[in-house]
Amino acid sequence: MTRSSVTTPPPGAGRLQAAPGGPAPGSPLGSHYGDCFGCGERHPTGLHLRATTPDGLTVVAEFTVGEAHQGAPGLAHGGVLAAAMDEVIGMSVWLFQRPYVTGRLETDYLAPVPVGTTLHLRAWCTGVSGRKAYLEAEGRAGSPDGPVAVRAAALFIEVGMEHFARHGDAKAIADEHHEYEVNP
Ligand SMILES: CCCCC/C=C\C/C=C\C/C=C\C/C=C\CCCC(=O)SCCNC(=O)CCNC(=O)[C@H](O)C(C)(C)COP(=O)(O)OP(=O)(O)OC[C@H]1O[C@@H](n2cnc3c(N)ncnc32)[C@H](O)[C@@H]1OP(=O)(O)O
Repeated sequence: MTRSSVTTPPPGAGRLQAAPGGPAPGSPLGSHYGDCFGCGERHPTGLHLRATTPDGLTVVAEFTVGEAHQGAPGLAHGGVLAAAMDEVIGMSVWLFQRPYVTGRLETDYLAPVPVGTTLHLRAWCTGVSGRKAYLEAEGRAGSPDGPVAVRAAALFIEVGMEHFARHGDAKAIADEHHEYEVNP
């Protein structure tokens, strides 16, 4: 992965530990919001990512490139592939049961991805320092050990739940996340 200093953990960065009460190893991870472009089941043309955590620390997911995801005819749009990486990385940092948002996302495109391809995605955390979490992901074409078509590195920043209420639709969040007081 060609990653910048912004997405490289600084010396002394810690490792996030599996959060108490977080998803158990082997668990499927549900959608965090039904209208989410990445994972929402209500989104008509979204990515419909379906994910599990094999170990409570990393996420694996699948995304099949559809007609709605094209850039060049018959090929996935690069921005859509970046969205898939953002989503699987976001799911992996959510394993730690604290809200984060993407600050920076860097993407390497290694091979074109034709419509109909299932990308096998994997994301993991490389370090944490204060509010900053450093993460990476890869997408392999056709099978979990297929050729790597996309790689990404990201800096995510921890925010409070009020971030989503202040800037977004507090009622929609509350309707789907009864476990949180989003506007304390
Ligand atoms: C979406 C969920 C809604 C519902 C929520 C409910 C539950 C959540 C549940 C599950 C979630 C599960 C899965 C989610 C899956 C996918 C989601 C994908 C994630 C996204 O798609 S999310 C959308 C795109 N994302 C944004 O919409 C962010 C816009 N942005 C901001 O909201 C602010 O910009 C913010 C908050 C990032 C920082 O603002 P701030 O004021 O809090 O803090 P500040 O600026 O001081 O930054 C603190 C330190 O981070 C450094 N820093 C910040 N940004 C940097 C950058 N770009 N490059 C290098 N360094 C950066 C500073 O340099 C400083 O570093 P230092 O401390 O060393 O000085």
